[in-house]
Amino acid sequence: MFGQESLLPGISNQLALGGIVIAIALYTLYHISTATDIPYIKGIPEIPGALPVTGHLLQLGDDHATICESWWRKYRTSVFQIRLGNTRAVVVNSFDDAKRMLIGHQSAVIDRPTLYTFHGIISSTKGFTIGSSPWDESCKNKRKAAGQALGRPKLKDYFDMFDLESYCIVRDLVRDSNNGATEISVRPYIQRYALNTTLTLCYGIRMDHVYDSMLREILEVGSAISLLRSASENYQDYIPILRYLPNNEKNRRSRELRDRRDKYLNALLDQVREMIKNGTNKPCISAAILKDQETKLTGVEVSSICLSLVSGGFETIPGTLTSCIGSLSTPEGQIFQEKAYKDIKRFYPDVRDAWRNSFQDEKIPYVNAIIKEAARYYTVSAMSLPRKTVSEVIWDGAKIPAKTMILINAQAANHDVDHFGLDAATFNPEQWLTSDGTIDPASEKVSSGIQHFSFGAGSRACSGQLIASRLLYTALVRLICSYRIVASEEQPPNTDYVDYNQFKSALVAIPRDFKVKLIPRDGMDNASEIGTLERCLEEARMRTEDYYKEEQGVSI
Ligand code: HEM
Repeated sequence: MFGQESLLPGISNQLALGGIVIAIALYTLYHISTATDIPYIKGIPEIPGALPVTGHLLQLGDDHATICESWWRKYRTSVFQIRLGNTRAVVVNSFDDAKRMLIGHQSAVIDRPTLYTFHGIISSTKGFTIGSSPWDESCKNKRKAAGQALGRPKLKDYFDMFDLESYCIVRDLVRDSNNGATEISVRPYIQRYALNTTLTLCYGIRMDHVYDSMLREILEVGSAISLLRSASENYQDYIPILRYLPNNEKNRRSRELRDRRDKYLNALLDQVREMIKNGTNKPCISAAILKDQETKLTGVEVSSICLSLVSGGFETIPGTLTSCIGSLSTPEGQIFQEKAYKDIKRFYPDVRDAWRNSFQDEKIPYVNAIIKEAARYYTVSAMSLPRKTVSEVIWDGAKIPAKTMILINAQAANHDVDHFGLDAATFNPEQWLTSDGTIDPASEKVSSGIQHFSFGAGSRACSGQLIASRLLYTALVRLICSYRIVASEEQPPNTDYVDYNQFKSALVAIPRDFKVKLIPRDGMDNASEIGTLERCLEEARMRTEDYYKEEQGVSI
């Protein structure tokens, strides 16, 4: 008896101890699995339902912008915090809050977060693109150099290039569609347009064939890297333990893409060096920097600037312009096309003048309205590029600490009914126009400074927006003057502002494929105009001939 009595308290003590150890272990496990870089921010609501380890990642799925927009509406708070694995992020959804965060706190949100896969593996050799660089002296220099190359005073230096590249779109559409007899997918022509523009700008190099192998390699690698930057495709950035899994496929793929990208970037720079040696180089950013011994930029910074410009435009412009053409080809869109054509003729009764001026100014209001609306409606970079605070942000009394990730839901802000009205989910260029068909500078939507958030805003806004607008304008004027664009019946465009995008997890939208029928406008209204397109093309060919003859391709 004595033995048993003395044993029982011993067992229960052990059990109690065991219980305590398990409780501590569970608590520690829970604590570790829910810990974040930045602790919970008091005063900013957190979306319920976060899980240990993954946080909100699983709930967010592939389409972060749409899910965050639905949380804004469900929980009636435009600004909230979420957990991406071990990273705390503040998400901003409404138009007014996005403006307040990006403009009102622009010095505080000037930084960008660094991610394990993109920064640690993919960018380990050629440096960070401007859009992914944390804010430091090097980023400042790179942003300044890009700002100079892409600023308004520089635009006139690129007129020949705009002329040539937009001529090539129409030239090849005429050829490949048998002047409208065959339905055609326009995206490849616009991809070449965007890529050739930035390649010329950076390296003085272009490719004439839509399916050039180098061109397709740049597009393929760039798109694959864009996927690896997205949170939903890359959990290891937010759940560090995944990085140590054996046979890590993400790391292998990242290294492979990095090597493929290095190969073409080196080939491009080598070609520029060779052209400088032979005296055949064209004026371009890399030649200017390579020749200028005084420059403060390092070799990696030069590569990084060029990489930023090439990757800045090659998906955003095709995403916006292709989807815009999709909307214009629908029965409602055809009415917008006719009005745009009429407006073009109001300024340039002779279509040849419209072609000649299309790259020199942007004065046709209806075309400008279409461009604004395409950028707003199809927010190709739905969650913009992530920001990070460098100093504390006081937000309605709450303190968002330095080093917090800030995510701007540009798609939600661009479709905010409180700002754009109840038809925010409709493609309507006319919302930017007054009743007399001009863009009203005094209207709230235009005068508020920010018209939409597709180019971001504030201290790290898109450096390429001026050139992007000009590229969209030139191509649209020439296309609308040449053809009535009509959606294919077999393969029509998807014009839903969310569902048009086939890869919702990618950083930049890739529109679903569609085809259009191109109906030549030549002589449609006036028999005397028969042959106008041919004359416009011939003039453009002659104007760009010299530029064209000297064109330099490159192979890898
Ligand atoms: C329709 C076309 C384009 C769209 C929708 C677009 C969109 C964006 C967005 C959303 C950002 C992030 C802004 C922010 O954080 O506030 C950005 C940054 C940037 N974009 Fe664009 N972009 C376009 C075209 C271009 C082009 C053509 C270039 C270069 C030739 C370019 C170069 C850049 C650069 C260098 C940055 C980084 C700015 C920084 O971090 O300081 N973009 N762009």
